[in-house]
Amino acid sequence: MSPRDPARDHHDDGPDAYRVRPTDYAEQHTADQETMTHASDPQNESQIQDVIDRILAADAARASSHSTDARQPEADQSEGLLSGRALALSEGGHGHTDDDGEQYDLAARQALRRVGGLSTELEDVTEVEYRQLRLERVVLAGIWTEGTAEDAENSLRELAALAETAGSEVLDGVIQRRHTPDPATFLGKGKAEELREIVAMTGADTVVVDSELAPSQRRALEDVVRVKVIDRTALILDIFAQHAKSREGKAQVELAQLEYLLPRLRGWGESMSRQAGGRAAGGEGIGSRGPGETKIELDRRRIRTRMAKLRKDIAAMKPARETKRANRKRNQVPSVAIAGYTNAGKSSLLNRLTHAGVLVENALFATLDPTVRKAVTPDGIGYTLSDTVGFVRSLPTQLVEAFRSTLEEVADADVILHVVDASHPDPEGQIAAVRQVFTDVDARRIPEIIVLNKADAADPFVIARLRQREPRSVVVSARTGEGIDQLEQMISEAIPRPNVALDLLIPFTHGEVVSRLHSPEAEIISETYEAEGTRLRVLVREDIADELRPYIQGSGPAA
Ligand SMILES: Nc1nc2c(ncn2[C@@H]2O[C@H](COP(=O)(O)OP(=O)(O)OP(=O)(O)O)[C@@H](O)[C@H]2O)c(=O)[nH]1
Ligand SMILES: [Mg+2]
Repeated sequence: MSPRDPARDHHDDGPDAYRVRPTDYAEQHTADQETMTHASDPQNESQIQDVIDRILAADAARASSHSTDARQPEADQSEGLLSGRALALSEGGHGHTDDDGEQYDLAARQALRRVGGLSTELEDVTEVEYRQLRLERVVLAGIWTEGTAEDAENSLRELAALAETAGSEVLDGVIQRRHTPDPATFLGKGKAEELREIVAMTGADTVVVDSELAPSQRRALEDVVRVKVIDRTALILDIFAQHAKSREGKAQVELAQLEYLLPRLRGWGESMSRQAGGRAAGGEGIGSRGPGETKIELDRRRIRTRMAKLRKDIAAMKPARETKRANRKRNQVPSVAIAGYTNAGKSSLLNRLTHAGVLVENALFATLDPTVRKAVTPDGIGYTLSDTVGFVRSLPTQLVEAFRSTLEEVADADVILHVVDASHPDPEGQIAAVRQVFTDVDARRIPEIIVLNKADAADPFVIARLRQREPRSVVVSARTGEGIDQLEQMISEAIPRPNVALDLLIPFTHGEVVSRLHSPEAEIISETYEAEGTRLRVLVREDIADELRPYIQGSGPAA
């Protein structure tokens, strides 16, 4: 979690309670930067583990003590959706239908979802929907549909780290065991009501759900828990929005946010028209119908216009980066991309390999703008090394799309260093998630070196297991420097090498040519001084070979 942990209070108010002392976000943020502690540091891990343990213990306790209660988790689990829906129908619960709560006080609902902001400037749409997610007191909710209890815990733990990265305070969390999410309220009805109690008890103002919610699910769940509900996608988009620094990055994130928002706006529009129908007799609906729909149409059109503009802007910003990339290609400087799950240590590794001072932070998505640095192999061959945006499980598709141009950096590389945090509880899951993104951006065919990082903190047993699964791997610690030599050696073997052998005689008056060859662009095999000039046997790339034609004594392919 974060450095404010020491200040944290634990009150054991009951099995569900996990309280933290409210802290100032600004203070926390500076502290984050100063101390660079992390969600993965053992103390924080153990605190998150505490929460998880409590959640699971509470679940178990509830299960055994209320075994006749129809709302208990097993009922949802064994009878699945049907029982959930039937229950809802029999009780006539509003929150559990596919209707979206128009039955409730409209003003309250609008306040809850803050849709009021939609009527003003378009910028406000993103402001309202995303920027205000910060500094909130959240309760997490996830469902455990497949895999082990540990997978479910890891997922919730990651959600907690994401929420903290977004500046929220995590108060509690619940996991429900179900075959599939409830189509109406995501969690089963009983669990959703328990969640409302937890929300009330902890004084949370937001629930964050560990999946992507359908617009109707979000509304229905909001109606039950009575506070704002955010899904994992919105949370990740929010983090990206907070972290993007370059103009291009900002534009990409805004585009992704609008893409996410558009169908949700439509959902709201539908609810408005249904509402008007339902309340027409009361007179209330009639007045709200026309303006409501018109405003939505207007907002939708504005959003589309804005999206078109963003796409155009992004397209216009692309050439600069592409020119740079084209230059590197023309000069045939090999390119190595560092990719991997967020917080795996990619920036730390870049710093290790190039002595660059790239921001390393114990936060998810510390890096959003790709950095490209020059690096040299131990035997003096130059290559470029680029740091990239971290990946995350179920990276919102809107983001993959928006960041496609950035991720192309990866797709264009000669070699990918796939950095893995070997000290993470589920490194295999992270590897799979990252490879999914490689597939999405068409980078799967590029030679990949698995870099098992954080060897200083990882379990040797896990490392052995990973090494076995991933033969082309190397164990390193960006922190201690362990294994870096070996990694450099592997990079050196993996990158395309200069392959044209030349025998050159360079007049002493052309000293600049000699010095150019004494650079990472060429590999010098021998150098002697003769009466007419410097005699050099070198290996260079084709483009340079052309320029050196005047000095050639004899040439041929490398041995
Ligand atoms: N113990 C240990 N910690 C490491 C090592 N390498 C990096 N870290 C820590 O892991 C955290 C994340 O490191 P970064 O280099 O920012 O990770 P990243 O992959 O660039 O992260 P994002 O840019 O956020 O996706 C920091 O707190 C680092 O200090 C390592 O070898 N051992
Ligand atoms: Mg980074």
